[in-house]
Amino acid sequence: MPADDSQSVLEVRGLGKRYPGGQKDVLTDLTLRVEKGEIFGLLGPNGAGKTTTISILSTLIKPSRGSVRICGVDALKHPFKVRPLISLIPQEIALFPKLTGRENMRYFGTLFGLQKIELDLKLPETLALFDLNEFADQLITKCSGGIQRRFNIACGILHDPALIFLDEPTVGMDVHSRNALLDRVQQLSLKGSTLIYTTHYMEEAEKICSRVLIMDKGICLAQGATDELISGNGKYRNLNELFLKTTGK
Ligand SMILES: Nc1ncnc2c1ncn2[C@@H]1O[C@H](COP(=O)(O)OP(=O)(O)OP(=O)(O)O)[C@@H](O)[C@H]1O
Repeated sequence: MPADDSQSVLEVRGLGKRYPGGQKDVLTDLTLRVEKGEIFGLLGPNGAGKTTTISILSTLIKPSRGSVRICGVDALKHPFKVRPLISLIPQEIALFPKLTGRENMRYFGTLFGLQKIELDLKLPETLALFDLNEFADQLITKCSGGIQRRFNIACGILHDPALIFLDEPTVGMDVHSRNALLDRVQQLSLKGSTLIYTTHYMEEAEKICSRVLIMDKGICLAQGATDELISGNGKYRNLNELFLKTTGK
């Protein structure tokens, strides 16, 4: 189901979370909205609550308070309606080692419910978008780490999800592979995909995120258009400086 252009792709209000048995909230009153085609950066130091937030937004765990709507659908009441609309792409490579890149893509596409005729269309398109044609028929374990990361994302977007969660997709990658992957992510958004992007690398977020939310200890410390947050009060030279001053880390 494509996103309705008149509504936000993601609308979160007053999100709070305390894990069972926990002494305190790990998320407090998180409110945000993401529009179609945005790359929205979710930034914070270790333990800030990014993974908890993504796990709630992707319906893996329930919040203690608040609401989440994805393409207008209440994600807490109707997680099974929301799941076909989203894709959660984990940091770890989640591919089958005994299959080639193309076979992995076919397998995941089928899991997402694509028919053969749709797969025959989407597969070459996605291989081209991620510049993966020359690697498509190699065993995935024979591909470099950077290429595996690209296949990892390619497998998760074959069903045209309205909202894509990318959890630190460039960890451990060299500069060349990282830039290649960032270019592909930007192209995805130019084609109309909406992305929530978590990273520890501020220069990455500054390069590709139209808006960011900086959080720590489960609390939103700053949120807004990336360039406005940096230059707004003339204090910061870049996102890294803003992040360090805001979080103190
Ligand atoms: N299953 C859990 N049970 C109890 N507490 C948890 C659980 N998962 C996370 N936490 C706690 O919630 C807080 C936020 O953790 P979370 O993993 O969401 O942060 P993060 O920003 O993703 O950190 P990192 O960048 O290190 O992955 C931390 O204090 C963590 O210890």
